[in-house]
Amino acid sequence: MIKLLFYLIAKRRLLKVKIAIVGTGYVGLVSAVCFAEKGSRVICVDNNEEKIKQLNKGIMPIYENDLEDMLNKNKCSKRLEFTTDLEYAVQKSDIIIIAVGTPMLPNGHADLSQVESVTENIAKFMNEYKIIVNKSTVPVGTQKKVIKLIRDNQINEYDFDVVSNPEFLREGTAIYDTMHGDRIVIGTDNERARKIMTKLYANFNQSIILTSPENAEMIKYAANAFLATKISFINEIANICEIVGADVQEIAKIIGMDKRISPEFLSAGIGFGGACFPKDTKALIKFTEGFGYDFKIVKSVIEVNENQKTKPIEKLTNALSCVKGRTIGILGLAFKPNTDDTRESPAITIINDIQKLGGKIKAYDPIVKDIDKIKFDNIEYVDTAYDAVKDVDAVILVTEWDEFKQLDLKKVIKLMKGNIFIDGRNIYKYTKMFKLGYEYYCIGKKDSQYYKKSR
Ligand SMILES: NC(=O)c1ccc[n+]([C@@H]2O[C@H](COP(=O)([O-])OP(=O)(O)OC[C@H]3O[C@@H](n4cnc5c(N)ncnc54)[C@H](O)[C@@H]3O)[C@@H](O)[C@H]2O)c1
Ligand SMILES: O=c1ccn([C@@H]2O[C@H](COP(=O)(O)OP(=O)(O)O[C@H]3O[C@H](CO)[C@@H](O)[C@H](O)[C@H]3O)[C@@H](O)[C@H]2O)c(=O)[nH]1
Repeated sequence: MIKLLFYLIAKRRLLKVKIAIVGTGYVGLVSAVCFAEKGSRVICVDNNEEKIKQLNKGIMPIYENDLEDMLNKNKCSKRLEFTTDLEYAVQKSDIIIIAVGTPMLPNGHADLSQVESVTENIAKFMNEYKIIVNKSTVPVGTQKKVIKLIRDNQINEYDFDVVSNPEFLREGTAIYDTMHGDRIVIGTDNERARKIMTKLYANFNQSIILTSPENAEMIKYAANAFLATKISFINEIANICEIVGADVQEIAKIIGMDKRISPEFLSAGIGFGGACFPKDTKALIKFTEGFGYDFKIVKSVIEVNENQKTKPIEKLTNALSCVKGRTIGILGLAFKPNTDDTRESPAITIINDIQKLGGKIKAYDPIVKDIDKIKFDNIEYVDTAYDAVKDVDAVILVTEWDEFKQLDLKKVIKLMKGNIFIDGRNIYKYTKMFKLGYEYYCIGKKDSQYYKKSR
């Protein structure tokens, strides 16, 4: 009974911690909704007025399963608030979480200007002790820079702490990842901040790892670089499999049975894309170069990935000999299924290369309605997968959406003008496709190319 009473008092105190989240991108929105779901009151701030207007109307600017419903549920219970007014958010909150973008600069470094500008303003608006939490992915040493920036920009000298709290969610499974993550990393050397942060995350029921700010910042880059390395490694194995007639899916499955390797992140394909791996691997190289360190493995990971994105075009030009004047159907534009994000999607490289070769594009994605209006003005976007394959000379499958796994492949080949099908994600089987009359190409497995050569 007494235990329960203590628990309820602790929970009440915890729910009283008011949070502001600056930046309503993927990370900001998912974190906000999950904190609200766990009972906290969250004020979300963005300097993009249009986004805030939409969010206030209950419209989610990104596609992520369940996110819009959870947003509206928590908005109704007044746990979520959206504003462009940073001063109001800072002054009403105990913890301010920075979740703005850290995109790649043309020279490969992480662009910290959004983090810096937000920090300067938070400093100006402080009215009492605050904890500033950095969730954006930043190079080691940024926590110290943030401390200095706050000191330099404070109008009155209020006490504060800066915590590094990297985010590990994946797009497409972001809510699940936040609610059931493998670990929550809290980087701080300060006891007061450590206690408050531990309380903040107490009811997420996950392992809370307390470490130094430098470790926390490095953990994020090391995790992403390691996962990217696994993907490039299996893609190289796939390339060798194509030469020797082995099957990369079988190999990945069996090496993954070794717990030290694990089956995760061993799906060969057309390279990694997205908002994180491409920029974070480059930022890690650039950041370590600053210390005179040559990060050879990660450099190769990027090189292998760039090469992998060209595989579908290599297969297309081998099969078609001339792409000029031909129409290619593209299935999938998002960098992975269950998201509308096209940042660094392999689809961009593929479409670009086809257009350079004089080919025409018909494209369909279940969620993305256009990829980049400015760069690609000559794409016919269609409403169904069947429209995308109608009268085309070849099809390239870019994103492994479930919808594509359920396509009527007999109907597809009947609708097509040609019979070339390039499966960039290995979702079909050669034997079935061959029987249906396709010239079928995939990644790291025996396909039409292998049988043509061995004939
Ligand atoms: N996207 C992911 O899956 C993911 C996962 C883990 C970590 N991260 C990291 O988290 C950070 C955020 O990523 P994201 O994809 O959510 O970013 P994003 O670029 O999609 O969104 C950033 C948001 O910050 C807002 N913003 C920029 N400057 C601002 C300012 N001065 N005041 C208020 N708002 C401002 C922008 O308008 C935008 O809405 C990045 O560092 C990223 O590397 C991203
Ligand atoms: O076996 C695999 C797994 C992934 N991918 C590709 O790798 C990219 C990234 O996929 P994934 O990691 O699932 O998505 P992200 O949302 O980019 O998530 C990564 O990047 C986030 C931002 O830093 C981190 O928080 C996550 O932990 C990390 O997985 C995509 O293009 C996938 O198609 C493969 O090619 N093969």
